[in-house]
Amino acid sequence: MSTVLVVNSGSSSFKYQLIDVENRTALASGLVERIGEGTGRVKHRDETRSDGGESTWERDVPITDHTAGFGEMIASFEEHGPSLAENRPVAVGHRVVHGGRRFFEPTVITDLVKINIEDLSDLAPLHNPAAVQGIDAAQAAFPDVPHVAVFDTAFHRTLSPAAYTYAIDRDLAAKHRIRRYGFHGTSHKYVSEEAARFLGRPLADLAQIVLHLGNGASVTAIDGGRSVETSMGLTPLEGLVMGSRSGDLDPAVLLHLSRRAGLSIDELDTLLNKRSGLTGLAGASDMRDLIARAESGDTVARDALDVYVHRIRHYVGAYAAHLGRLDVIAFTAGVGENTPLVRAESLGGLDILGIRIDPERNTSSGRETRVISTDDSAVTVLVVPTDEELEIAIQTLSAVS
Ligand SMILES: Nc1ncnc2c1ncn2[C@@H]1O[C@H](COP(=O)(O)OP(=O)(O)O)[C@@H](O)[C@H]1O
Ligand SMILES: CC(=O)OP(=O)(O)O
Ligand SMILES: [Mg+2]
Repeated sequence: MSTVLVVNSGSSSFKYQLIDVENRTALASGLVERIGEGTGRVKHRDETRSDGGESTWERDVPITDHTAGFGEMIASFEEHGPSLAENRPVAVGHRVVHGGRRFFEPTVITDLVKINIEDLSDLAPLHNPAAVQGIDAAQAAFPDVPHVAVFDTAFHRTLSPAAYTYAIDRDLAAKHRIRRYGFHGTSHKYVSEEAARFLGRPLADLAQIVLHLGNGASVTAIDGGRSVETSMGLTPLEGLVMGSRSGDLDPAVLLHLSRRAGLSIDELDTLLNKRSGLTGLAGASDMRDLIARAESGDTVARDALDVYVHRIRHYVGAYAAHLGRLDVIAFTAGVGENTPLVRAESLGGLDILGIRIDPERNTSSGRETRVISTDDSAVTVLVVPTDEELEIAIQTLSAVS
């Protein structure tokens, strides 16, 4: 059995999954959060139990850093199973958000690779430093197996210069590596392949738009399995309205805020990354809260939703034009998979593009891939649950075997 441990590190948390790659199943999953805060929390789930017994555990313990967090994860395996000795991972796969111009392939992590990932931190300040912390801690906990980095940017290597170039001074851009890179690639790749598999059609034949709507959100136009346009840019800040990130805005807004409101660079960074998006508009980043508020008549929440879906429609129209034809639109990630209202409002009234949502199908829920368009819709609209961890595990194994 080829078992891979997958780690997705955030600044104060990490998620993990132990995956049996041959059978494409998770053996265990969990989350270590609030690292470095007063009380941390560990959630662990044994996915192998079929006896109906208890399979999920949670406990609160102080967790000083990622290394301590890995200790807690291993303790959870020892206490609750499945056994790491019996299901020894042959490799550890790490999600790394920014691979810059250097990393496109799943890459075995050496000291030099780690330095390069760290060096890209200014381009993904919320993500890359956390990945390095997670890698250090995981290498200490699993010193005898290879560790592999799988990059969010990798899938977007196929963008054309026309798509990835910003219209600024060429020399300055080249010197500072300024171009559009694109993110969430592991998810966009997985979902577009799953859509083709579900429809029983060759990936090479399909023109798709994948909407990854999670905390971070991005949309990608995929032609025959290749990313040809994507909404995130140099950093994961451009594009759609997100939980706490602004997405697109006129760059002059920053100049104006600097000159008129006296905001520093760091203040602007915090504003755009942490205090914008749904948080900035309505004081909450969680889509469930926002929808509950909108449904109970809160106009601030309702207006924020309007901005959110307006931006999605904008990209769907633009990407249909880039592709020149459109077979599939796939919704994925926390919001995309679970929010009929966002799906209906994003794609409602788009007969002009051959898109017709079936209201009944759109309300269905579950972890299965499903169709939510009508039978006479020219474009098939799908909900496809993403599985970044499985995709990372597959790519990790490919890098070490
Ligand atoms: N059942 C649900 N209904 C509506 N929204 C949901 C549901 N589950 C998750 N979400 C939303 O998904 C978002 C988080 O998406 P997720 O893909 O888990 O994010 P990430 O992996 O980027 O942290 C949150 O806005 C959350 O409210
Ligand atoms: C790249 C990115 O935005 O990732 P996440 O959605 O996990 O924040
Ligand atoms: Mg995510």
